[in-house]
Amino acid sequence: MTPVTLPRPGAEGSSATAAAREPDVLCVDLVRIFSAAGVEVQALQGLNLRVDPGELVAVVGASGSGKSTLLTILSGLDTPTAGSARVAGHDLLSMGARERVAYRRRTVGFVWQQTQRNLLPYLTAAENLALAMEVARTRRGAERARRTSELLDLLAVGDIADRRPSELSGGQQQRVAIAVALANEPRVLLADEPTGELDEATSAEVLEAMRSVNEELGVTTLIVTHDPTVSEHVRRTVQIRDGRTSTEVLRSTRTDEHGQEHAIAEEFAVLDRVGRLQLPTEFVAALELRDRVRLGLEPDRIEVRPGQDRTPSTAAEAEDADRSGPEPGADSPDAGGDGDGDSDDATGIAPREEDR
Ligand SMILES: Nc1ncnc2c1ncn2[C@@H]1O[C@H](COP(=O)(O)OP(=O)(O)OP(=O)(O)O)[C@@H](O)[C@H]1O
Repeated sequence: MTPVTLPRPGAEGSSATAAAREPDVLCVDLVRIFSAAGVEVQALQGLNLRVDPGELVAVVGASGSGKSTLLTILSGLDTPTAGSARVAGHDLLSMGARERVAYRRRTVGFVWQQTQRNLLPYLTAAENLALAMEVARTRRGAERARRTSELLDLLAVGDIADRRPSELSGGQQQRVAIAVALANEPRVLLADEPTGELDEATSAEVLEAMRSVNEELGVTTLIVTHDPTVSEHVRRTVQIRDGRTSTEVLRSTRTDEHGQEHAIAEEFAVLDRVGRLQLPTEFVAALELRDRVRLGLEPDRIEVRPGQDRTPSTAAEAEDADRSGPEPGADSPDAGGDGDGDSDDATGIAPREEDR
């Protein structure tokens, strides 16, 4: 295999290095509302997402959660209704037509689920790459041929450079598609369901190929997918629910006292800039949380308790509750506090005794 000497994005000089410190993708309170036949659909409802230069991030979520809407916006094909979205220094809301064309040609690369959207059927793998470089006006002559073979080798498809897409397996087609997406030397690689039409084993190979491209070239990569196995291949998986980022899974490896490496996956809820977070559905269901919850501030955590059973709805019920006193083991309104009777409720959401 040819040694890989491809340049890493953002490695060109001091100003580029300074720019590289900014996130490559930054979405703040991103909203996208579609109107169809008089009905409004809020596909994105204040989504926040930050992806740093060189990161590989998977975005997962149920059907209809807003994944494709997000990717379509990041790829410059659609504009958000409100909020802000910046990719590699480009403001996607205010970008004019000319900047948008340049952005799509040179700043971002795309891999879509369907081969016909990634590759021209009548061109060979190598010709598809050459065409992408022609369109982006990057590299010429021998330089172009050298980059073509380096990229195809990097994706382990160097030996099928002269084949057309119909002569390739699904996995090979997606590897060539990744090479084509990288041909314009993008800062950010965006992939929408790149393994959607592949079997499990081939999906794993393609995801590993994306991981190695990310490591070798340092290209910031965002993969949107249904594939539940994706989190095994990336360090960070962001879950979207109802048009917002809700949880993240971070994977890391730890070495035990016997020198053995263990993969560790930890799930976190995402806290936005103004302190909002989404509770996991199963937690909400387990405690039958609805409408209102009680929050309590402990020295090292915040408690969320059901609100509905403890709020008497009538004066008579309130009197009953007062007479019977607190349930055995139930927390007082000062739960978790210092016992001085002052509310430790920094949120102001849990009512104090005298407010009842
Ligand atoms: N052009 C459109 N016009 C009207 N509604 C739309 C449009 N595009 C998306 N939506 C709606 O926005 C919501 C989010 O759709 P989106 O395609 O982003 O979800 P998704 O998570 O990618 O789903 P899937 O995994 O099924 O592709 C859905 O309710 C969808 O019906």
